[in-house]
Amino acid sequence: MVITKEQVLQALSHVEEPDLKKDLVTLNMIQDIHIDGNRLSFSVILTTPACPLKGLIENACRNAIGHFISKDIEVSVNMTSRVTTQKNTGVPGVKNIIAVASGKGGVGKSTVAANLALGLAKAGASVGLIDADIYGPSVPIMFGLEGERPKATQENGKTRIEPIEKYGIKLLSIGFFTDPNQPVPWRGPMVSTAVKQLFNDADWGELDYLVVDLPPGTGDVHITVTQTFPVTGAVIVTTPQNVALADAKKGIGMFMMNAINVPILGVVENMAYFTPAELPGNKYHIFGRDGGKKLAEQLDVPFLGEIPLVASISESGDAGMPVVLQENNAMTTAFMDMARLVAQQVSIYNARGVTDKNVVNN
Ligand SMILES: Nc1ncnc2c1ncn2[C@@H]1O[C@H](COP(=O)(O)OP(=O)(O)OP(=O)(O)O)[C@@H](O)[C@H]1O
Repeated sequence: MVITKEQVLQALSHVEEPDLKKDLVTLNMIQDIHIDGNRLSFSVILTTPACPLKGLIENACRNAIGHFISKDIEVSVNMTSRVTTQKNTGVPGVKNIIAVASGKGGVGKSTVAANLALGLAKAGASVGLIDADIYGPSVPIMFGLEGERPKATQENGKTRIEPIEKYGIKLLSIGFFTDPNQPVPWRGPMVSTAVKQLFNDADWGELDYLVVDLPPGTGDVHITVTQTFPVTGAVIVTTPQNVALADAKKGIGMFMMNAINVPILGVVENMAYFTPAELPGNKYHIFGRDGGKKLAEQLDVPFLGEIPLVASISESGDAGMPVVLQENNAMTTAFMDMARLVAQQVSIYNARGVTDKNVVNN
């Protein structure tokens, strides 16, 4: 049987990218078609290596070849990716900036930011993490980097900071530059300068995603980051209690303000329920049920998943090795699923082009 490239493209034009709602050929996602007798290989270029629909798209491609050409073809599909970008992030080489924010302190924003960054890297993306939490930088502890100082060099009278590399991602924390025993009385202009330096003076290289852990609430750092760097979108972390939800709503409201206008990629519900290690099947909704999910519904933003309250999440953070780095663990799965949903929302937003709509919905 002789098959042609045209037949292959014709068959694959029946496969729709479920998020982007167009077929793979129109989206220019099919490349490197090779035909050798009844053996066919091609690449599918996804918009993120963390694509949650990877398996589904591959199956749909195989089915389309079988259905529209022949079942006797030996098909080899190379699922690969090129992360998309939509706007100039203001940081050379960085394709997307993802801000992680929360209304209240202590809801697990830094835990989510660290596991999100590592989850995206685990999926194959190149990732950086900025800890801009001036009130309580957590990255040095969560990555076992207390007391570290990033290297800084002078280049043509300008300071260049080398982010620290750990677990496959690049890191900078405001905590690397302050004494943990001496609280810094930050004032507006100082905050602004220090935070901008983390973005501008560092050698980030080529990054698919730069995750930014913001301080809790709404303040100077939020204004500086969103006004200086076109942030791709914000992930809002909340716990299910009403007090936390009310504050999360305020946080979301700030990103939606006209002057700020950062798309909300979605809401993560952390500490959604308690699961004891000895009874992994039991769920105790000690802070209420589905608060984050309902908030997402109310505000018409995507829900990015629930993370249980489990001792191992806290222990691994304190031990300098975030839980997503472990294998075969329910917490790893929860954080990986969340990372994939965040990447998916970034891709959807990027595919939409510039829009003045804040909310990225399916
Ligand atoms: N799902 C979870 N299960 C168990 N412990 C958690 C979970 N999420 C966070 N923690 C723990 O709760 C504490 C607060 O978390 P974290 O520092 O991430 O919160 P935060 O919102 O960033 O706080 P901050 O107000 O300092 O910005 C940490 O000790 C962390 O290990």
